[in-house]
Order: sequence, then C-alpha cells, then structure tokens
Amino acid sequence: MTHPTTDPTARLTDDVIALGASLFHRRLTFGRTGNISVRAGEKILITPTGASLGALTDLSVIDTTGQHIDGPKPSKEAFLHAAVYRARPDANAVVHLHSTYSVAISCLDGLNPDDLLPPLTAYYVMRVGTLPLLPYHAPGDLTLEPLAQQTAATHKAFLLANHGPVVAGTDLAAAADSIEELEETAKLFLLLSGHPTRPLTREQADRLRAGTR
Ligand SMILES: O=C(O)[C@@H](O)C(=O)COP(=O)(O)O
Ligand SMILES: [Zn+2]
Repeated sequence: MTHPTTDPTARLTDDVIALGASLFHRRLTFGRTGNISVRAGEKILITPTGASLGALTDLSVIDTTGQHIDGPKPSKEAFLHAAVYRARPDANAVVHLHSTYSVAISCLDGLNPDDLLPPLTAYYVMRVGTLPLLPYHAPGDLTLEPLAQQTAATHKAFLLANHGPVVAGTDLAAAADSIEELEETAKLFLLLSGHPTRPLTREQADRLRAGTR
C-alpha cells in the first residue's frame, strides 16, 4: 500500500482503516462488532465505539492506561487493548473480532480453558500458540482488566468466553495473520469434530515454538 503522507499517525490511521475494511468485507466480523488498535509512540490509536470496521473514517486516541485523549469516543474495549500493550512491550497492534468459528469455540463447554484448541497445523502453532479462555464478562466490563493483562503477558491470543478473540501482533499485519489463523483453526476443529484426528505431537509443537522445526 502506498501512503500519500509521511505523517506516521496518518499512515497508521490509513492502515487501520484498510485492515478494518478487509476484515469486514471478508466477514471476519460484521455489523458494528470488533475493534482494532495500533501503537503510535506513547499513544494508542483505536477504533471508535459503535463503528463498523467496514466503514471507518477516523480513530480515537487513548493512552496506555486506556484514558481517552483525543478524537471520537473510543471502543468500549479500550481498557482491554491498553492492558495488552502494558503486558506486551513487543505488541504494536491488537485486534478483537466476532469471527464466527472462534466465537463458536468460545461458547463450547468441556474444552481445556488453559489451551482451547489442539495444535492441528504448524502455522497455528507459529501464529497463535496456546489459546486460553477468559471467563465471561459483559463487553466493556472493566473488571476483566487485571486478568486480561496477566494473560496477555504470556499469550499473544486469548478468547473471551461467549464473545470472541483478542490477538496482539508486532504490527497490524501480524495481528491480522494470527487472528485469521485462529479463525481457520477454529473452523477446522469444528469440521473435524467426531472424526479421528491426529494433531501435531507435543514434541513437534515444541520444536516449532523453539524455532528449531
Ligand atoms: O462485543 C462488544 O460489544 C465489543 O467488544 C465490540 O466488539 C464492539 O464494541 P465497540 O468497539 O465499543 O464498538
Ligand atoms: Zn466484542
């Protein structure tokens, strides 16, 4: 993508708008669901509350405590995004979606809440890793903040029960890659339900995580 401006904030805003449109038009989220943020120096740019990711025009500005600094009223999950940035100095982007298969997994009973999905493919292990479930809280419930921050310190992705995925990345493209991989793996998991399945072994997954193949 080419940018007519060299202003980093304007460039990041363009990137969030483009990513929101791409995710929305591929039905990875719908209606006015989901939110996207990106780190811009000391500040965070985040989608406004009540916005469709398919029709973003401008972004809100918050700080790393989640406080509103500038622009339209931020996403009600601003506190959650801020918690992830505090926990993960390497994270420069956070995406939350209501992608259908991931939401389905977030509603399933009987899965291991410390790691919901088996390592079905190498790409899932590399892009997502382990996937914990955070207990149900209503959207925007600030009491989720400490647990979200604690979980994000050791996991780039987690699932909000009966709600949807939250994924961090080193940049917007990495966060998008990971949340799309999570959605496809959730779909595979449900497609394979009832079929004898052979996920990667623990040794195979550990080698991928260690980068030794
Ligand atoms: O599920 C919700 O209500 C929020 O988590 C959400 O996805 C959209 O909320 P806003 O970002 O405040 O629009
Ligand atoms: Zn949501």
